[in-house]
Amino acid sequence: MELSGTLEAKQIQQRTGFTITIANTPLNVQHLRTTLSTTSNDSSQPSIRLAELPFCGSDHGLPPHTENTESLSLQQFVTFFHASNSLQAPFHSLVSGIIEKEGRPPLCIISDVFFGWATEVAKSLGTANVTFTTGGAYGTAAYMSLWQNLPHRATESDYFAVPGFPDSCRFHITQLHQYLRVADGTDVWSRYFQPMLANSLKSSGWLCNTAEEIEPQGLEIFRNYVKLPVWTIGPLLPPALLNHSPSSGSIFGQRAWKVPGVSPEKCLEWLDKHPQSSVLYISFGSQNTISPSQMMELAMGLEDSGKPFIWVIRPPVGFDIKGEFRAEWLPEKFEQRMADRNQGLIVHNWAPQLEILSHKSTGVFLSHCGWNSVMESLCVGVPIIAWPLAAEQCYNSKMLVEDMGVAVELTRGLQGAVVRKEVKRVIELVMDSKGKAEEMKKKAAEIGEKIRDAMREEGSSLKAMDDFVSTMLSKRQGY
Ligand SMILES: O=c1ccn([C@@H]2O[C@H](COP(=O)(O)OP(=O)(O)O[C@H]3O[C@H](CO)[C@@H](O)[C@H](O)[C@H]3O)[C@@H](O)[C@H]2O)c(=O)[nH]1
Repeated sequence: MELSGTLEAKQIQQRTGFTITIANTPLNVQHLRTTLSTTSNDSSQPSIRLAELPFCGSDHGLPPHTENTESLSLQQFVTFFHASNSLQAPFHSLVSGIIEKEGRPPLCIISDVFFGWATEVAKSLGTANVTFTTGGAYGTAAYMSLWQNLPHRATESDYFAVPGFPDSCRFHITQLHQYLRVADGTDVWSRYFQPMLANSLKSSGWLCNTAEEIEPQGLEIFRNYVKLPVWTIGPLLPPALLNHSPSSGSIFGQRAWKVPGVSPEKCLEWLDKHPQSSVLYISFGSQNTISPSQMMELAMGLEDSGKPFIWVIRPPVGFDIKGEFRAEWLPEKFEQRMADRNQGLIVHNWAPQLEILSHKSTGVFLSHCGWNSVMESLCVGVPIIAWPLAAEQCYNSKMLVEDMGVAVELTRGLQGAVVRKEVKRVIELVMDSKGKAEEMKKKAAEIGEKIRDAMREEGSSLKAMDDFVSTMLSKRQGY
């Protein structure tokens, strides 16, 4: 088997005993090696192998040593995506080498949706290819349909129908990323996304990082759209979080923490000083950030609300994403004032998110609605203030607000209006202990329960994993 992530590799390996090869570029392999050694039990590790695919970012106009989007601006993402197509040839050689050594093709190639070309490799080498989406069903379906059905001519006042979605479920132009609003099939973004998605639709099926119970409607739409078998094997969350219960306390100390400069203990001590469900946690994930003026209004609204918060701050748009933290992004002496009042803890760049979310003092998550953040938050019953920024985040947010009732949207994107008064109003609405807030918390806890049920032995997601494996085994007879 070939695939790109460690959690899914571990899941499959533990249930089947198969040998799994994870193919990635050299720096990512180095990182995966560390992750595997901290998450694997020793006996399973040798069955998960790592293989390097050569990649030289500077050959494609990217900064040297670029192998992921970590230090790239949004404008550079598309260059990186196009550059990733160059992995097709080395991947083909890698799989050919495995075939030569083993005397038969791998059972299956699992590839991220961003590597649509893996379908061609699989076909030419006589094996099956299954596409893996790290997102949820609803968000992935919307993302695919919107990129495949261009152009979008809606105006600011319009709600419009999206092919594959029921007519009652209309989208608004502000839910489209700025690149999607102007895409017409000839621009640099569509020239990457359209063939990539078309290829993924030629694979043998999809693995989706969600569970049947948590988004039944989204899955119905997704299945109708892709017209291929879909196995819901998620959400793939670390066991420490899946085993967490409110009475078992936060997962602080249960996993290795390797980000220099961040102290999980500091966050823990800070959270311990605050009452149950009183803290707002704010993070925009690993790739996104907001604009300087939005950052300023958010800070002022937070201060006005008087609510305790932990805010993971990354340099705003227009500043070096990996650059130094600068006090002038915030109101004068903001960080010091928040510390003196014990109101806010500001963490620069990266925080121990799972530990914070699972702490009893954390009440609400202000999130960009990346799928992992959404699943992590709901797994521990924490409702969400949504501020979607890019990718499929607006569609995740739409589902969280309209179908699940676990979120309130504050604004959308980098162009979205954010004023301090509105920030304060929404924070108070969601952090209040009654009415809407209470209802959202209850619904978030119910979804958390469903997530845990799905990922239990005999739960729907593990059954889906078994079904996927046996389907692949029976398919092998056909090759
Ligand atoms: O300070 C931080 C910030 C993030 N995280 C972790 O990083 C991950 C972030 O993942 P996610 O919430 O999915 O956000 P992105 O990194 O932005 O994810 C990309 O990939 C997701 C899955 O496909 C998509 O849903 C998003 O739109 C896309 O931006 C989560 O596991 C977080 O726990 C931390 O531990 N500490």
